[in-house]
Amino acid sequence: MRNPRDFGAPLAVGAPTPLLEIPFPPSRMIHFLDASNEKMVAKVPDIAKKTDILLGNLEDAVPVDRKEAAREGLVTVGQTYDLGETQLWTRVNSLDSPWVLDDLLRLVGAIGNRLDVIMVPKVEGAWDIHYVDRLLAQLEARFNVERPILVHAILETALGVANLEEIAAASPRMQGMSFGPADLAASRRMKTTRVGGGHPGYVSLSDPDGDNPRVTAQQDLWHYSIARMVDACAATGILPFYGPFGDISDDEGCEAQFRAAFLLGCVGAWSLHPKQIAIAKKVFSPDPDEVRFAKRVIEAIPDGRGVHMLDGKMQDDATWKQCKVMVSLAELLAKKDPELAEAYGFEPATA
Ligand SMILES: CC(C)(COP(=O)(O)OP(=O)(O)OC[C@H]1O[C@@H](n2cnc3c(N)ncnc32)[C@H](O)[C@@H]1OP(=O)(O)O)[C@@H](O)C(=O)NCCC(=O)NCCSC(=O)C[C@](C)(O)C(=O)O
Ligand SMILES: [Mg+2]
Repeated sequence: MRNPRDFGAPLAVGAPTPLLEIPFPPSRMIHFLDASNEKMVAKVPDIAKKTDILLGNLEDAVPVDRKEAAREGLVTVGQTYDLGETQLWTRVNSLDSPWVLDDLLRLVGAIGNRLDVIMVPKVEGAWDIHYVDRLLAQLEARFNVERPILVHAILETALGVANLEEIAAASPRMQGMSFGPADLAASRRMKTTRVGGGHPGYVSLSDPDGDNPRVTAQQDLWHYSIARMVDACAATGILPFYGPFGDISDDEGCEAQFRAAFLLGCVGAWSLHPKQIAIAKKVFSPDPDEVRFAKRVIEAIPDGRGVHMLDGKMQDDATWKQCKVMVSLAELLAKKDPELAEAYGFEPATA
């Protein structure tokens, strides 16, 4: 076990000091693109205005013969585009692949001061994070990176889910986690060929009732794993994200999956296609009616103590904290988005 007093010390001489508090800028959607695809890169200036996070994907979905082009395309995006306040992330290849070492060397060397977060796929245990942690510290020192590049783990194997608490606590560099339903389904031998979402076969069935038809209700295949991820992240002060929804044609299904994750505590989800950015924005920005109600509770209980009634509902110290979660998120998003500020009823000065 590492000495907890060393947690705030750099892992290499000359590397920047680790952050002990993880930054939480607007993070409703991580928009994926393959920077070897010229059509996608051409959309970067427009997409950067709409998404909270732009991610250059180097791993799965990028063909083997375009791995280097995707890496170099991301370097060009990082060096030439002004993304404003939009964060720039990458997903590097998996740690057992022939590409990951060059991914890290090239990206930290070329755009280390532009990259906010490196997403590491198929993380299975704390050992994977320790490897990346030390290597990044060495590279940061070599290439004069001024602030630590944070690390985001994707949970997409049964072992990764089994070890998720240790992964979350493995390093001060840990920024958050995402959920990878496709690889995870394969790793667990789940019998679904979908990328996230429900399955018509995973249902509960009402009891026999004479000749009346029995009612079924589809259940959420992913509830257990997402809830565990949310707990591990909240317990260590890092951020949980739902991952991808692969049926690009099913906007309603995407919205329902994102909303289940939002309600459970996730801060955002992935967007694979430009149209999923708007879905994530809608879902991961709290509902204006809920925000207005939460503001009323906070105004009614200025010190956050004791018991009160509002619209027939009991309010106390704990509900006050629930309302603070809602209003704090709304305030954060309203600073970026004047339309949301207006919908939430914040003064323009806050926006
Ligand atoms: C799904 C696809 C093939 C449909 O692509 P399409 O070309 O068929 O779609 P379209 O509707 O015809 O596209 C319209 C326009 O938008 C562009 N476009 C389309 N997508 C994007 C994008 N993301 N960013 C920027 N531009 C995009 C596209 O190039 C086109 O441009 P045009 O009008 O100039 O012709 C395409 O959207 C795509 O490749 N998306 C990214 C896929 C990806 O990154 N997959 C990996 C993440 S999921 C994963 O890895 C799993 C996980 C976690 O590991 C695990 O569960 O295990
Ligand atoms: Mg995967």
